[in-house]
Amino acid sequence: MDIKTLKIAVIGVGNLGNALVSGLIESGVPATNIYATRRNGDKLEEIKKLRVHAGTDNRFAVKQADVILLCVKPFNYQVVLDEIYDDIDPLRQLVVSVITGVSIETLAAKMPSGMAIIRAMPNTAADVKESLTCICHNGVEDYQVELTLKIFDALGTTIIIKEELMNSATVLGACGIAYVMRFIRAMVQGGIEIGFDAETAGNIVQHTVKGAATLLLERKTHPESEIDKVTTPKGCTIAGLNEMEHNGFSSALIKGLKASMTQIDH
Ligand SMILES: NC(=O)C1=CN([C@@H]2O[C@H](COP(=O)(O)OP(=O)(O)OC[C@H]3O[C@@H](n4cnc5c(N)ncnc54)[C@H](O)[C@@H]3O)[C@@H](O)[C@H]2O)C=CC1
Ligand SMILES: O=C(O)[C@@H]1CCC=N1
Repeated sequence: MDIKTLKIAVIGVGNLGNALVSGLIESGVPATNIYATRRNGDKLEEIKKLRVHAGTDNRFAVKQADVILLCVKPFNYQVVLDEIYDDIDPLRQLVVSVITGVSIETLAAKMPSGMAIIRAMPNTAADVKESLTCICHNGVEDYQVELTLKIFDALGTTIIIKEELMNSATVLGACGIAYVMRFIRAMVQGGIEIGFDAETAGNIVQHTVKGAATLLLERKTHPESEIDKVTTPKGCTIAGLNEMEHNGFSSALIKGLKASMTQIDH
């Protein structure tokens, strides 16, 4: 099935839902095929600019849809699933949940028997079609997996993982956007201290980060081998890197990832 003919309900168009919707439209999904909801109708102005069907009526949105994307916070999903229970149809619909930390089994217990449920963990780079999305499924039809892959391939890159790794995928891939942003922000602050205005520093850092990631993606090399190419003996790069490590750079990142994991797993 072509995703351009799919009717998609996006339940909970907040930060991530908005990014998914705008990425889908950028990928050629007609805005009129998207039914977006959020709880507060006053905050629908931004999404309405994309010309999707936008409202607060989850039941209406779900009834129109082939695929239901659940994009609410973990503490809101129960209310939503209770509300749409009578409107979801296991015979013709697929539910895709991006909700952090809520298992397929837990979701299934709140839905009609036989409902096909897939979990996806994208990130906000879906907005610019550069999301890395981890997907897991259990006992759904192949065509439903293919369809989900098509949706998220349109928003970047997808990989299929085991459900037991979904929380780890959340930390590394979804929270990861925030960690990288903080890294970029810190680089810019350093760049200003060594002489650049903020805009120029930002430009240099953004392209440097993109270049570093592209090197690894295209050359399939190890980060340390790329570092070796930059570190002149007795040079400035190794002096800076070692000073960062003395201050706990890698350790701080690893500890941060583990703290994020603990927060999901608790
Ligand atoms: N923001 C991110 O980078 C990522 C978020 N996620 C997950 O995606 C989900 C959404 O996250 P965000 O977009 O950041 O949250 P958000 O708070 O920005 O968006 C959630 C939206 O759900 C709406 N909502 C709440 N109750 C509702 C109801 N009863 N009916 C309809 N809409 C309702 C809210 O109005 C809000 O617009 C969460 O489960 C989060 O863990 C997953 C990956 C990345
Ligand atoms: O911080 C959070 O709870 C969500 C999960 C992934 C990104 N943001």
